[in-house]
Amino acid sequence: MTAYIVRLEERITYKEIPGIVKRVFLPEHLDVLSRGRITVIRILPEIEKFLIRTRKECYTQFYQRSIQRWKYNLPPGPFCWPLIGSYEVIQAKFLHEIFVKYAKKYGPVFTVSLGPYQMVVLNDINSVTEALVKSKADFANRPSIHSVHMFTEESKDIAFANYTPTWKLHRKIAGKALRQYLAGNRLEDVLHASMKKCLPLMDKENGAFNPEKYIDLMVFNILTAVCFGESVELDDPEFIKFMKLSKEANEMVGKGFVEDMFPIMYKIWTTNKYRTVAKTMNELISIIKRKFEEHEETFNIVIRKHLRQTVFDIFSAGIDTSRVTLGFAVRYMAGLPEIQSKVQEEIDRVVGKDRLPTVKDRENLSYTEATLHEVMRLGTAVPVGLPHSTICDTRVGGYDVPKDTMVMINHWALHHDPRYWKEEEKFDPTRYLDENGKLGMKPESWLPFSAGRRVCLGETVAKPELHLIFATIMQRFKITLPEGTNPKVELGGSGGITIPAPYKIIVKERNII
Ligand code: HEM
Repeated sequence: MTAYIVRLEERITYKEIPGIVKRVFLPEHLDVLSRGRITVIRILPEIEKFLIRTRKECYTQFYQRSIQRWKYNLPPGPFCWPLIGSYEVIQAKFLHEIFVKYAKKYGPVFTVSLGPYQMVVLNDINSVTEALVKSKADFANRPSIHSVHMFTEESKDIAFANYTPTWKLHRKIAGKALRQYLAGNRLEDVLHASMKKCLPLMDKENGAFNPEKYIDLMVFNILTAVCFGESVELDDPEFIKFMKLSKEANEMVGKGFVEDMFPIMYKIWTTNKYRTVAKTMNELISIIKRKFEEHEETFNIVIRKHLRQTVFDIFSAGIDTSRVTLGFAVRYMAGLPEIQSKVQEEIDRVVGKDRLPTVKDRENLSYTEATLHEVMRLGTAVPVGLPHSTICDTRVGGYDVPKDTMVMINHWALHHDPRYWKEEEKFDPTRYLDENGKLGMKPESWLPFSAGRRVCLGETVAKPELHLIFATIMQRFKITLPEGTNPKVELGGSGGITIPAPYKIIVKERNII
């Protein structure tokens, strides 16, 4: 089975080969031959092998799935092609949306495939609690995905490594380090220093602007302080480069790589998308590596790669989620003047106008905290969380889930489940308050940080960090939308992280501090 592309022209060079062919094949995989006026681009034998193997893989997967369906009582789900999976899932801009559609048809626990990955998706709090909490560690592994393995230096990180004794120790040490960091006033000091630099710059903006770069800096400075005890300025070239690369990588990673559907491609050829992301990830890791080497003497406890990846985890998992949540917070407040005023009234009453909010104020700023909870619900930053994988044959929602099945948690579905949220699309901070206006029990179906063995490691940092930044911005500025802007918040981004669609705000100083 030899694949040929024939052109009725003179002999051509690699440069002249049509873009579509080059996007898929590297020069070394193409044999350009000339036969008089006919140029033949012959794909080399490795590719032929790949095509044959793909066909075999298709049959194997078809039989394996048939046997699984016969052996186990798997959750129902839509029709999925072998190797390709559900075409609708591949096409979907947001996975959480198509998952909600399937949940309506097949129930809160369903099976769907994306490429070769057959996954079980959990869409309500009962199934999520059963899997993540009641089933102990059954769902605590991570699926083995080749690209993730490469980008995490062979799974030396926390977020994507399997649930092993080494991982448990790694997570314990990192968790302890974060808790120790938070024990003093350091978070507050770093944040206040960073806010004092950012707020006057925001104030100087003329007219409508996008506050993204200021939010990025506030969040970045907290994490550089946690990891390296230092902070940077808005024009720091490394900060600018890191944020640019990180956003590019997020945007491109989207729903993953075709190479992960056909891992043999890694041996034969890789797509442009994969090569570009690999380059971006290498650049990101080298920034961390350089910073890490500068501070190496302070990090001599565990293996180097583990530490480097821990720092990378903190930056990648911590920055995007926090900056996106704060972006949503600012965008929601700009479109909801009444709620903004209530937040400001509370801050003025509890903190006053002569000092910046502190971590201690948080317990007395219930409405402000409830507003952030509502931002995290409606603008769920990580709508389908991180993929889990089963350690053993197990069960959820009355169905079997075989060992090594990928399991996704649809946090978005939990946060919009009409059985738990009255008028689920309405922004209403009072959902979280008791009759005395104090923060009550956490609503059952509110789970932005997930739960169980793989619960977000940074929850203890994220909560006070988001609170301090949000309260400080609200204390200082009245935020509005430029005239004519629709107050409704639209979703942007793709793949794993949702962001508010591009927006601009106008800030007006509230004449305090
Ligand atoms: C608004 C802020 C944040 C949100 C909404 C959030 C959400 C999440 C979610 C949904 C997961 C997946 C949990 C699972 O697998 O079930 C996760 C994992 C994780 N997060 Fe966060 N996160 C936030 C901030 C942070 C911060 C600030 C850090 C670091 C300081 C961080 C570090 C991590 C790590 C290391 C993991 C992997 C945990 C593991 O696999 O055991 N996150 N986060």
